[in-house]
Amino acid sequence: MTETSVVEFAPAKLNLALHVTGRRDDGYHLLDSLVCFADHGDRIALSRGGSSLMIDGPFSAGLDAGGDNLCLRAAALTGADAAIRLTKNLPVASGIGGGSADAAAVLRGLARLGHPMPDDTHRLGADVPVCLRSAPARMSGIGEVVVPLPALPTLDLVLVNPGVAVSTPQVFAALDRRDNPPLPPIPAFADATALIAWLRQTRNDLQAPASRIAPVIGQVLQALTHHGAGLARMSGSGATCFGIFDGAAGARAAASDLARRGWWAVATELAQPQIAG
Ligand SMILES: C[C@@](CO)(OP(=O)(O)O)[C@H](O)COP(=O)(O)OP(=O)(O)OC[C@H]1O[C@@H](n2ccc(N)nc2=O)[C@H](O)[C@@H]1O
Ligand SMILES: Nc1ncnc2c1ncn2[C@@H]1O[C@H](COP(=O)(O)OP(=O)(O)O)[C@@H](O)[C@H]1O
Repeated sequence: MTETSVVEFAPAKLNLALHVTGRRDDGYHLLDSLVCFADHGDRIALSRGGSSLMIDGPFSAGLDAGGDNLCLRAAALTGADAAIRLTKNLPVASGIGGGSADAAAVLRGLARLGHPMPDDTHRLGADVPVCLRSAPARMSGIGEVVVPLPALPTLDLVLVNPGVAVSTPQVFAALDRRDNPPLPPIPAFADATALIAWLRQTRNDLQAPASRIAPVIGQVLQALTHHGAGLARMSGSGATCFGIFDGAAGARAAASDLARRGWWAVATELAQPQIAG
């Protein structure tokens, strides 16, 4: 029997590495990124009938529930009517793709309710195609080329956002170079140590321009390293940063210390894949 209501998890997207390799004539940048998903995210509940969006959760304030919301834009792309409830656990405009993850979760949920997946999901945002699968992938082009990767090793992560929203177009505009080399080949990683060693050969090219716009990003990265992260880096266009820790206990201790500074800080790990369909 077809379902009448469904719940979908919208996990935070992490760009473990992000190289900017060029710029198209329309101004969009060519990227090469190792993307994965954290086991922390928003929650989308969908029911058949009606056409509404209700938002609750710790980051609901200030997020408009009107037609521009990516949840409603995703529903409109399929032509479906649905009552949507979004529990917003992820900071907004923070480099972890919360809006894209929400749009992708709405599309996955609507597919379960019988509405076919559109093939132009990138129109909702460059990160939506990779968020549809919410599984490790190499993302290139402007975000529309998504090549699935084998599962990554278990990672103990801390995500930290210092509470400043940085504008994605402004960060891209502040890049010094747009012709950086692509990522080195991505091997199958035996363990977290091998992944960290590979990541050290890579960068997030958006980290330097974002840190100039919001210098607190540099403080977050230093604090993550000081609290024991084996690798600390910004995700996407910021300002959220992630640290990779050696064990869940160290990650939890670091997150609770960093939260005392008034920053959003959560200990998490990699998400189980959410395959669309
Ligand atoms: C930078 C990334 C990396 O994963 O992440 P976030 O910081 O957003 O999480 C994404 O490419 C962002 O994806 P998304 O947030 O969906 O971007 P969009 O809404 O499509 O684009 C916002 C703006 O960013 C710039 N943009 C975006 C993607 C891209 N490949 N080149 C760009 O130059 C453009 O100025 C565009 O108008
Ligand atoms: N459901 C949504 N969640 C978050 N942001 C949304 C949503 N719908 C629309 N937006 C808008 O999309 C922009 C990007 O948000 P978000 O995806 O959280 O950023 P990022 O990709 O940098 O993490 C924000 O400026 C926000 O106002």
